[in-house]
Amino acid sequence: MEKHEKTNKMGIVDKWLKKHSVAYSGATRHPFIHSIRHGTVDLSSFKRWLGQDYVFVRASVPFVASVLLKAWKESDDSSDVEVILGGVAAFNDELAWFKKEASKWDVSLSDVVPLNANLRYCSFLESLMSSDIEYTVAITAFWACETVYQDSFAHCLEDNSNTPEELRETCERWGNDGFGQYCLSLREIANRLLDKAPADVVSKAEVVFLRVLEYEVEFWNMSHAETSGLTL
Ligand SMILES: Cc1ncc(CO)c(N)n1
Repeated sequence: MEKHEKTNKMGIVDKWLKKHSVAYSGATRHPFIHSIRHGTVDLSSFKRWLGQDYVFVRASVPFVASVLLKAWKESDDSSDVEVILGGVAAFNDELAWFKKEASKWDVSLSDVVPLNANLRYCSFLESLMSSDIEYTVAITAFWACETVYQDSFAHCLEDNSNTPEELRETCERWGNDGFGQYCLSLREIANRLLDKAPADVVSKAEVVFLRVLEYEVEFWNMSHAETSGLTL
């Protein structure tokens, strides 16, 4: 009975997704994602996103490693470490994929200059690496970051979408079911920890969740940055 109640119970993160559904849709249904889904995407925007995201993914490796370290030190459930380790392990393949994809599109990754929105997001993640940041807060940020990509790209793969063939592989990278399952595992961890966390930590995690959504919107916005918009 208790178990049954537990599976039916709405987690804190699920409540936030409802409460902040406008902000969440802003991050997961951005015009850039719509343009991929409608097949109207401007390829220079796609290339700009690709180069910027390569820089971001590289910069997020130490952040994810810090979440792994927090899980190892603080978690009451050893399966957390395995879930996060899965995320760490995926980076190798992901970075190799970026290199392959960049050469397909003639994007020179060594010449990518990170734009300000990217730098700001990376330093936000760096601030969450501090040992003062609770594991609960850090895993919430990590869950949100991965979930925005999962939800956005899965949207481009839905039956009624018109995603160009040459962009499907990109969408599948984050929109595939395995990545979806991984995001659900992160969500369960976040819900379990938030359930036990003191109120101030829950509030901090909610703020961090909302900030991730804002940074994600700014990140997508970079895709349509013109040269004159380098300050974005
Ligand atoms: C900006 C951004 N957010 C989330 C992800 C998912 O890892 C990514 N690759 N890039």
